[in-house]
Amino acid sequence: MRITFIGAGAWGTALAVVAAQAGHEVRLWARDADQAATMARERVNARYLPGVPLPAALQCAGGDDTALRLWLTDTELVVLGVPMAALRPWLARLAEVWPAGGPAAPPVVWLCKGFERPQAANAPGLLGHEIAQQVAPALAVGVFGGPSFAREVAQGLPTALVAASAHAHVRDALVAAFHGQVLRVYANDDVVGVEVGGAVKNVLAIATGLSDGLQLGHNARAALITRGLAEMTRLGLALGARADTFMGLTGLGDLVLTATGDLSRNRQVGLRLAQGMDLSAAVASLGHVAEGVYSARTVALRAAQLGVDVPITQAVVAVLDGQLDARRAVERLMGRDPRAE
Ligand SMILES: NC(=O)c1ccc[n+]([C@@H]2O[C@H](COP(=O)([O-])OP(=O)(O)OC[C@H]3O[C@@H](n4cnc5c(N)ncnc54)[C@H](O)[C@@H]3O)[C@@H](O)[C@H]2O)c1
Ligand SMILES: O=P(O)(O)OC[C@H](O)CO
Repeated sequence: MRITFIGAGAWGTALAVVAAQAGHEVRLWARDADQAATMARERVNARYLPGVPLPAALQCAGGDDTALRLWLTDTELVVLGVPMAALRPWLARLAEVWPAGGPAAPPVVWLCKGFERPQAANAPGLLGHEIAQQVAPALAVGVFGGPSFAREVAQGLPTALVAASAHAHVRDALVAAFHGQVLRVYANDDVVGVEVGGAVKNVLAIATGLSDGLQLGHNARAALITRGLAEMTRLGLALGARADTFMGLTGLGDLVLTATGDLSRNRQVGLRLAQGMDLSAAVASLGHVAEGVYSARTVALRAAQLGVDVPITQAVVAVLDGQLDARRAVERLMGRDPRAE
């Protein structure tokens, strides 16, 4: 298959490496010209995925879009490896490349996990599929989710992922591109559930990072994960997801990974805030995007609009906004009125 990756961060690069190793014709486009040139020359993405050799067959380009425009003419799959904040402009751009009624478009999928920050004061922040409905309704789109640290995937460690789309041929394309010795790819048509899981687990990972950073113990961590799963599921059901999706890889699976694994950037934000670092320093010190920081307010807002109770998310928002310190936030959570599980 010919696969074009747009966005050469840790995750896009890791998946591009796996796809190239599997024998696909893979192209990786970085927005930064210097980064692309260095990758092409030194055969490593030193900025975002150091220590992982890029297979000789993996093509790299970037900066201007000359190579990208050429690649898009015959690609069989487009993978957007950009952060949530860049999904809307890229989908809009791809909708111009393949307008309704024009030449057949390949499947377009994204890797980002989050809610978009609201576009206007009263507009709700959207999930990826909601953005696609607005700006690229004619494209056949999907999302590739599940518990997956880029570094482990790039090292060839076993990982299970989920290809989610309303379109069977998009799910099939993801399976054809990535299912193999390193990755096991499951298909799911519950795009809402997959996207809610991916977005909310990032916020909950900040919460467990805060708790672990304060050394509140394993009991507290288990309580946060379990009550967080309930919170994620309530919001997902209100948005139209299926309950069983939250028991799967993109729900419980990704929540457990991100909340407990120190490779998680979102968990690291919580750990660093608990150590007294301020938010901007914590985010800057990562060198990578931590989507939970940007999604937390939107999760709380959309939950409020739907009448869904999300106390852990609200506590995270209060800490991120500097209204509460981490310890007070935990006290507030513990001090809530008793209720049935
Ligand atoms: N890293 C992981 O293990 C992992 C795993 C699963 C999902 N994700 C999700 O994938 C998304 C990307 O994560 P990442 O780890 O690759 O991030 P990263 O911080 O490592 O890299 C982000 C990349 O996006 C590029 N970028 C930013 N804006 C862009 C734009 N407008 N156009 C083109 N490129 C742009 C940056 O230059 C950078 O190369 C996030 O939503 C993340 O939650 C990450
Ligand atoms: O490092 P994080 O916290 O962005 O998490 C990465 C992946 O989403 C884990 O599945």
